[in-house]
Amino acid sequence: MSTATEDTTVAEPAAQIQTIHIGTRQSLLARVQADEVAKQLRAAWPQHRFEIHAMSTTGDKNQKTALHKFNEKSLWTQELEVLLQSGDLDLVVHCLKDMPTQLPADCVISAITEREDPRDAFVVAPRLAGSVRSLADLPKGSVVGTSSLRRIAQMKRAYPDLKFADVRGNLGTRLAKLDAPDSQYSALVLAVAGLVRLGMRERITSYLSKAHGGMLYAVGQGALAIETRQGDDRIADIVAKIACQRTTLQSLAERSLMRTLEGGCSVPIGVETEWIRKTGILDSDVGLGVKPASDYDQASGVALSAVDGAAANKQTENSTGVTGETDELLFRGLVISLDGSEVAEVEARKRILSVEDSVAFGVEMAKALNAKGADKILQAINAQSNRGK
Ligand SMILES: NCc1[nH]cc(CCC(=O)O)c1CC(=O)O
Repeated sequence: MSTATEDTTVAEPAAQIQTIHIGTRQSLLARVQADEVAKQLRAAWPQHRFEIHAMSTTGDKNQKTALHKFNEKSLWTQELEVLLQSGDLDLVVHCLKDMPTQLPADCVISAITEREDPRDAFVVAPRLAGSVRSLADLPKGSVVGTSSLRRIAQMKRAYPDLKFADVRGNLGTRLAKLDAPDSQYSALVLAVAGLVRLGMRERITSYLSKAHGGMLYAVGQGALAIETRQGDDRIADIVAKIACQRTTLQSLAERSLMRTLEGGCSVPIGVETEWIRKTGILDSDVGLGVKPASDYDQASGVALSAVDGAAANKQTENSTGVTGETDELLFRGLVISLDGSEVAEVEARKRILSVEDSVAFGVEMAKALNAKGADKILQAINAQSNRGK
């Protein structure tokens, strides 16, 4: 090391080196996700220290009860939010999919990072790997493992001869249950994002979508959200650097639809959103993901707080048009009855240049769904689950 470098280090006042405390759940997937975010933050802010603190939450501790039986929408997030509010943590990394649409009063989503593939994956048991490539290939009566009402309802509609069974536990546990020689499951349906982040892409037999298997994904699936304290501008500025504007606009439109329908993660709402460039080519057709995080500007972060926090922020001016001026968002939405017999489906394309555009698009799509009977489907589901209490 040269003397000059050493001099620079010594000259830097200690007060400028900040330690930022990142909270996450304790599961392997959660820790990998927090590592990913910490890595991006360290690259963007080499002068700061980022420390990860992993803890288990109510959702982690209850592996036996099917997820939809919990009333708490904040199952995965609450304990971490308490530590955020007390100042023990500066930011918390979550799967956006697990975040309720209404956050505690003093917590906000300050950034959403670049989305992983949002689709669901079809993963077949090893004993069927040679013969079964898709849901349609499964013999009558085969059991598909998933605890998601959204996935079950869509599969019941498209594949009425299949059976479904709960499968809980972390990703490794679920795959071990599928792989057991005497397994009751022929296949599982899991989020692609989780498998990819854990280095298990090779377990994916095929990718599900509207076009393949008639499966729309969950709101926010595949995206990571960074939650911070409302009004903590220092941390908001730090995380704004790793936000991805295209993912943000896309997933806020999805969350706006869900918020308008008042459906939590336990109701069967499916979405599919894709950017269409001015040439008419879908991003996915050319393998182009999303805009680089550095293109995201602070105004969007501020507007984000207004959207996801309880108190509206004073600065809600539009973010700059980081998506191309003529880029359109293709948005598909679906609400389905638990048995798959009734469905409301909509599809639209719209120019989206700001958070306000995204939120308005989500509201519009929700209204279109209600016009097609989504409200009646959701009312019936709510009446049913209230009777069960
Ligand atoms: N409900 C659990 C959950 N929350 C987020 C993911 C996957 C990762 C993501 O969507 O970012 C999963 C697992 C799954 O659905 O298979």
